[in-house]
Amino acid sequence: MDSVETSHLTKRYGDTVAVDSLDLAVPEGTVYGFLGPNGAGKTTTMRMLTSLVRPTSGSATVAGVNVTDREALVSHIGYLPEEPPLYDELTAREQLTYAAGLRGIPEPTARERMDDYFERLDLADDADLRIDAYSKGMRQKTAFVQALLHEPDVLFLDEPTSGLDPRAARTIRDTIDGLADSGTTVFLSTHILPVVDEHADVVGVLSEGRLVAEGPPADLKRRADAGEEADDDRSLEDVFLDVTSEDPASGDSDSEDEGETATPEAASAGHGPEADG
Ligand SMILES: Nc1ncnc2c1ncn2[C@@H]1O[C@H](COP(=O)(O)OP(=O)(O)OP(=O)(O)O)[C@@H](O)[C@H]1O
Repeated sequence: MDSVETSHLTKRYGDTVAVDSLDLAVPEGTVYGFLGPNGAGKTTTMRMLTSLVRPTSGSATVAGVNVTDREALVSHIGYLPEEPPLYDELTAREQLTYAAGLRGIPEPTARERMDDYFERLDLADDADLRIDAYSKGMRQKTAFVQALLHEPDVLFLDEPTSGLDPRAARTIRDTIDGLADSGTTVFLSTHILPVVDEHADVVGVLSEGRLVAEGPPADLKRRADAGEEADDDRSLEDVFLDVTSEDPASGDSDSEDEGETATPEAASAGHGPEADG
C-alpha cells in the first residue's frame, strides 16, 4: 500500500484551479520532494492531504485513511506548515506537552522524546522560556518537534529548515533521513533544491496545479540531459526551470526565459483561512 495516494485530486477557489487532477502514489518510507513555483499548489495539496481543506473533486488517502476522515487521519499524520501554530504564552515544553496530550501520548514518553529532540536541536537551555521570546529558528525547531512527537506514519513538512542555522538545518535533514529509514514517509516541500537533491528519493514538480515531472532526482537530471548536448552538470535547478518555464503539458515548452517560472497570477498566492475545511 502506498502511504500517499491521490486520484484526480482537485481544488478550486472560484475560477482558480489551485490543484488540477493530481495523481500521486508515494510508497511507505519515501522522502518525496514536492517542488513547484510560488502559487503552484503545493500548500493547497498538503492542506488537502492533512484534511485542513476539502478537495473539490477527486480523492486521496494518507496511510490508508481517506483524507475527508479527519478524526481517523490525525494520529497518522504530522504537519509542519509554513507558519506553525504555537501559543506565544507557553514555553516550548508546555506547548509540546499540550500537543502530546491531544495526541494521547503518555507523559513520560512525551517527555523522553521531547528531551531527546531538545538536545539534538540545541533547544534544551531554552525549552522552559516562553515562546514569545523565541527567535524564528527556535519557533521552527519547536514546531518541527510538535509535528513528529507522536511518531506519525506520514510527515508533511513545508520548508522545515526555514530560518534555521546550518547546524540545526543539518540536524533536521538527518532526522528526515532517519525517519524515512525507519519507515516514515516524508512529504517535503521546499524551494531549497540541493536539499531535495540530497535527501529525496522521488521528486514531483507541480506547476499551475499539475504534476509536470516526477522521478528520482538522478533520473530527472538524466532525462533532462537527453534532449541537450552532453552536459554532465545538469542540476535539479535546471530541470526545475525547464519543466516550469512554460506550460509543458500543452507541449509549448521552448522557452529561453529562465527567470519566469510561474504566471504572475499564480505567483500572487493568498493563504487565508477557509470556510469549507
Ligand atoms: N484560501 C484560498 N483562497 C483563494 N485562493 C487560494 C487560497 N489558497 C490558495 N489559493 C490559490 O491557489 C493557488 C495555489 O496556492 P498555494 O498556496 O497552494 O501555492 P504554493 O505552491 O504553496 O505556493 P508557495 O510556494 O508560494 O507557498 C494560488 O493561485 C493561490 O492564490
